[in-house]
Amino acid sequence: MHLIDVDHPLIDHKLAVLRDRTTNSAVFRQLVDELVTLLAYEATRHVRTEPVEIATPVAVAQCHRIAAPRPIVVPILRAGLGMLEGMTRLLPTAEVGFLGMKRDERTLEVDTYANRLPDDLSGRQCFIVDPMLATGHTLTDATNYLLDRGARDVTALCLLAAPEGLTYLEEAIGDRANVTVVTAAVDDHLNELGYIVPGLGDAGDRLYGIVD
Ligand SMILES: O=P(O)(O)OC[C@H]1O[C@H](OP(=O)(O)OP(=O)(O)O)[C@H](O)[C@@H]1O
Ligand SMILES: O=c1cc[nH]c(=O)[nH]1
Ligand SMILES: [Mg+2]
Repeated sequence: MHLIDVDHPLIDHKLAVLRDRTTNSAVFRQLVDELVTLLAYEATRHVRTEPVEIATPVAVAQCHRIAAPRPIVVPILRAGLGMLEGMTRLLPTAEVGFLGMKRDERTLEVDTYANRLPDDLSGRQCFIVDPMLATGHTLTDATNYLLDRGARDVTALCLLAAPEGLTYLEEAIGDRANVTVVTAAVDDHLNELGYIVPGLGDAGDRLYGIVD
């Protein structure tokens, strides 16, 4: 597993406002959207391209464009939806698949309640978007889901990651695939409830309001 902890003063600033408990949902959503754009710039650095000749008004230019098969972006519902638009703005030709996953807040195990993904992901570059990597159970299950469908190149974009979750993911995936985590920050630890410390609280609740 490869970890990219993106270091940029704009990310630091936006993350500071995002973490603030007094930041309301509207501002929170806006900041998530802006942060994913900054992370996506790093996360797509190795997106596959192919050469193409483009006729400019002056001459023919040797250019590159994103190669087929097109990448796929997979938001993990619910909170990952807050990162989808920022990601597809940078990768407008990407396909979008969906995974609905909810962790049981008592056992911290994951329930997958929805999936809408192509059956065959071989040869596809996959970009999972989910703001929080806490115990790592959700991201590990999501990654396994894609690997089971033939994907071998998976990049996860997270706003915050916990060291415990990164270790769990690395041990669970091993060398079965090329998995990269791109994050805005690696926080200190998980508390006894499985929340990232200092974190930002429950990302889904802060984006969309509290749903039981
Ligand atoms: O690393 P883990 O310990 O598995 O936790 C991380 C997961 O928790 C949050 O989702 P949640 O289960 O709260 O669902 P939600 O997006 O509907 O709020 C978050 O968006 C991740 O998907
Ligand atoms: O801190 C955490 C951990 C899991 N999910 C969240 O939304 N926040
Ligand atoms: Mg939640």
